[in-house]
Formats: sequence, structure tokens, C-alpha cells
Amino acid sequence: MALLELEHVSHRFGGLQALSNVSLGVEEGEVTALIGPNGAGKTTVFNLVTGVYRPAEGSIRLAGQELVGLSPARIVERGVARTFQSIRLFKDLTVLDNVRVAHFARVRYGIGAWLGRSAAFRDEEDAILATSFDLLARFGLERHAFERAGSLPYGDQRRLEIARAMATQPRLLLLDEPAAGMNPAEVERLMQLILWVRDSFGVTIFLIEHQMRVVMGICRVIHVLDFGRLIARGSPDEVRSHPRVLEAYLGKGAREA
Ligand SMILES: Nc1ncnc2c1ncn2[C@@H]1O[C@H](COP(=O)(O)OP(=O)(O)OP(=O)(O)O)[C@@H](O)[C@H]1O
Repeated sequence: MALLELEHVSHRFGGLQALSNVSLGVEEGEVTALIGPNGAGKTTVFNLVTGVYRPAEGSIRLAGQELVGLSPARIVERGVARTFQSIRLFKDLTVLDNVRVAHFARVRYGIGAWLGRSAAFRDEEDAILATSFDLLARFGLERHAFERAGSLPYGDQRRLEIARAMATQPRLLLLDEPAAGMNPAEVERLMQLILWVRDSFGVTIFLIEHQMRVVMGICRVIHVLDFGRLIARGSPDEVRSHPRVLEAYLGKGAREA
């Protein structure tokens, strides 16, 4: 069953038609890719799913529930988390605090509770601290808990970004070019990490990636965008040899890893 469904989604930036009539599904429990040349509209899809933009037309549903019209915060509550093309950690905060702050997306108490520091508030704080440590331990980052996030090696910063996204307990995790800027050894570890996250958290993963090694290695289904239109969909083997995909990439410098 498709956890995420886009139906006839279109989006325009001024005179630019960034997406035209895009319909696609992301199956629950799978790792699915969205690929395409630069400027094809991939990040725009993520920005529409997460409520950064509202599509001019179309429907975006998570487990059958409409997301269009909800604020980004509500969409996080519904179970969608993401990471960004360029790492967006709070680099001057500790590794632990990066994960702690993400929990506040799910916590509901007002300033009154915070000022009064009620017992319920302290219990919640303690629970968040314990869960944050637990999450760091699961991602193998606990020994860095009190270090500045910005001081971690690049691969670990990506790992922390994914850990932080998982703090909101998503059903769907969107990864925007997770392998960008990684060396081959880091890419290898990232591929293992993505599969491990899918299996151990039971989360569905939808990723944008230019590195074909990642896409072909861990994704069962690949959707291909070109100039805002879906031009192909299929398994790695089907997409690799699809004439429209070859045409879209040829001469545009498809980055093979
Ligand atoms: N906020 C914006 N305002 C105007 N145009 C935009 C905006 N965001 C994206 N675009 C344009 O929309 C098109 C699709 O952009 P998008 O970032 O979704 O592509 P992409 O496939 O993610 O590209 P890349 O692989 O380079 O990240 C591009 O032509 C881009 O210049």
C-alpha cells in the first residue's frame, strides 16, 4: 500500500512551471528514490510534501489523509520528517541538544508550564533527555553527546541529522541528497545506515539522490523527473535502460558514482 500519494500535483514559481501533473506513490516500508537532472523539480516535491509550499493543483496524502493546506508543523505531527540537501544542524549546539530540540515538535506545553517548571514539565524533560540519549546510542553517536555538532566529521553530521529527524517519530522520512559531499567509504556507510533505519524504525524512506550507486543499490522503485514531469518509474534495472531516462541524462552529465 502506498503510504505517500501525490495525485496530479502541479506547482509554479511565477512564470516557471516547476511541476506538471505529477502523480506517484511511495510504498510503505520501502526505500524509494526520486531522481532527475538538476532543476527537474525534486526538492520542490519535498517542499510540497512538507508544507513549505502549497501546490497550485493536486492532492498529497499520507496514509490516505490530505496534507495539502496543513502547516509544516502539522505535517511533522502527521508523521513526516526530512533532512536537507545542505546539512542544517544547529552547529553550535551539542549533539545531544540537536536531538533534544527536535522532540519539542511533539511536546505540548505552554510558557506557563515552562515558567512554573511543574512536575509534569520536569517529567517530560527527563523523558526527552532519556529518549535523546537512547536515540544517539542507537545511531552510535552517544560518545559525542556533549561535543559541538559542527565539530563532528561530515559523515557523522549526516548521521546526526537523520537521528534528529527520527526524534519526531516519523512514518515517512524524506532524505534530500543524503550522499552529497561524501567520499566512497562514507557513501557505503550511509547506504547501510539508510537500510538499518528503515528496518529498525519501520519507517518508509523517500530519497532524492544524484549518486547512482546509492539509488541503484538500495531503492526498489525509482521515480524519474525531468523538467517538472515524471518521465519514468520502475526498478533500478528498468530505469537504467529506459530510453527517456537516458535521453534526459545524456549530455546533461549524469553523475555516476
Ligand atoms: N523558491 C523558488 N523560486 C523560484 N524558482 C524556484 C524556487 N525553487 C525552485 N525553483 C526553480 O524550480 C525548478 C525546480 O527546482 P528544484 O530545486 O525543485 O529542482 P531539483 O530537481 O531539486 O534540482 P537540484 O538537483 O539541482 O537540487 C528549478 O528551475 C528552480 O530554479
